[in-house]
Amino acid sequence: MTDTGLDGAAASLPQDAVPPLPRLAIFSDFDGTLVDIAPTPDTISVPSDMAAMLETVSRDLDGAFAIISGRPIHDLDRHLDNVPLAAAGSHGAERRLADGSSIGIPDEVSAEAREIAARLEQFVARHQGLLLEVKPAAVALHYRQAPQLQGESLAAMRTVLEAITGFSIVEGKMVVEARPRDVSKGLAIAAFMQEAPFRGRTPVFFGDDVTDEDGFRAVQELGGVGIKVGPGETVARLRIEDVPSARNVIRKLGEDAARKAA
Ligand SMILES: O=P(O)(O)OC[C@H]1O[C@H](O[C@H]2O[C@H](CO)[C@@H](O)[C@H](O)[C@H]2O)[C@H](O)[C@@H](O)[C@@H]1O
Repeated sequence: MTDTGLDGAAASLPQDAVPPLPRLAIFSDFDGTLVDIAPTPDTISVPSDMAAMLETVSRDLDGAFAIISGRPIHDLDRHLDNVPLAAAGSHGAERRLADGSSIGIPDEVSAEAREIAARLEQFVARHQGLLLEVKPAAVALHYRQAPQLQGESLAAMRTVLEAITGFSIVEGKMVVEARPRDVSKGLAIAAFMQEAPFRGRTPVFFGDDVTDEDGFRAVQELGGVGIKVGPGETVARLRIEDVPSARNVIRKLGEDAARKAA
């Protein structure tokens, strides 16, 4: 892992100069962070032991681990053997808390998401390669199979959101998304940090995409660290090379926490 400003500085510190680590709360993005990017949302390859690994990390941190994703929680569950990890889905519009209780999505927000999707259907049908992903509180217009349609996809989404003003546009990896104006990954992390067992811990957030920048800012404002996975501009203080390295560091941070608690 490298500091995004001072490459290699941390590696030169003698072991005994490093103060003991604080108790951590770990947050992780999903696509591009825990799993590699794939051609379509459904063709990701999830390692068979990943759900069990994340469950162990959560247990090692006394529950202070959460996934913060653009995907809906039910979709995360589908890919993670239905292990009920704490999670924020649909960019933070829905949350499952560490005690298993849920904060759901208001009916009117879901209705607006469906309306956005309906208004985009004809545009998508006219352009080969586009994929519309309709989520309970967000709509993703994927152009990974037709990158030349980025500009037109953005324009189409902008036109639709002139009529549906409760949503705003966020751009991600080969995708234009509509998400409710009052949600972000940063707000979701800040909400978790006010609750047990996250409260009082130092937050760390792993992410790879533009939508994760809010999350990096949130943890760093709370005295924690953002860790950017892969290349690209970021406000995160640390950078890690790739998805396998991110998974490995998350697993090791869990093991360290368990060792310290023993
Ligand atoms: O916040 P995340 O967990 O990173 O989710 C962001 C979006 O991820 C998914 O789309 C992205 O990953 C797909 C699979 O690798 C890829 O095909 C697509 O091009 C990416 O944009 C997901 O489908 C979206 O719903 C998430 O918002």
